[in-house]
Amino acid sequence: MDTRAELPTREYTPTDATHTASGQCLSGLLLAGRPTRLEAEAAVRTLIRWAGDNPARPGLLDTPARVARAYEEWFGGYDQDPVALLERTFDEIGGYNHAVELRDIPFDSFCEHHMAAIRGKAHIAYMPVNRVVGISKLARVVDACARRLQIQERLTDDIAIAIEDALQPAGVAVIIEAEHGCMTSRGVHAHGTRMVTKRMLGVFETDADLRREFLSSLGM
Ligand SMILES: Nc1nc2c(ncn2[C@@H]2O[C@H](COP(=O)(O)OP(=O)(O)OP(=O)(O)O)[C@@H](O)[C@H]2O)c(=O)[nH]1
Ligand SMILES: [Zn+2]
Repeated sequence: MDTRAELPTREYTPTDATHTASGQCLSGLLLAGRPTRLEAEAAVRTLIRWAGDNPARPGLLDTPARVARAYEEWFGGYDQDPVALLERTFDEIGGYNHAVELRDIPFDSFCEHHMAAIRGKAHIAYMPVNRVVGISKLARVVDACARRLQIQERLTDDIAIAIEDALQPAGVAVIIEAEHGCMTSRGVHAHGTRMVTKRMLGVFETDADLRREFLSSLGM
């Protein structure tokens, strides 16, 4: 059943898509402005015709419904609150007083300029203060922030701010390396080009040695 079809709808305005000070998308507002699934499927048929094909031919008949379902996965991040994913913490960390690092977290995102795939990996470090988070939750935060329309700079910032908001650590570092489909499969066709972005907060911003240690552990 299409539950979205029952949501109250109103006119979408560009300001709906703004981010809060903590970098999180106002997903509640976005939800309220969503079209129905039938409208989304009709839009896919329009794009198929725009591409030059016939949405009524047998091979394409089920495609709009598949694309709508795929969008629910690809853009499922709008339904998730990254900070809430980090709610459960563990405070029995003994005398542990170093950074916690999680490297090579894969993600799939979409650039907000072309809606083309951004595929890459994120590296996260944070300096805990009295409590840590389950490491899978860091990968979930990356996923929730990635499965939206993004630019890589904001994706990097969203992840860092969510960790800072939720854990109040002494510092957070987020590095993302990614390939942008809009630069490889179209446009400048620069295959193999990777964009690297970094966001350093707290001690990772103020302590050059700590920052260097994290970067060199990544071979940077
Ligand atoms: N800074 C930044 N730029 C991005 C990101 N993803 C895509 N872009 C760039 O966004 C720009 C959009 O530029 P436009 O000139 O408006 O679009 P375009 O005519 O399709 O540009 P080309 O891609 O050069 O063909 C392009 O240069 C993209 O490479 C991102 O995550 N961060
Ligand atoms: Zn793009």
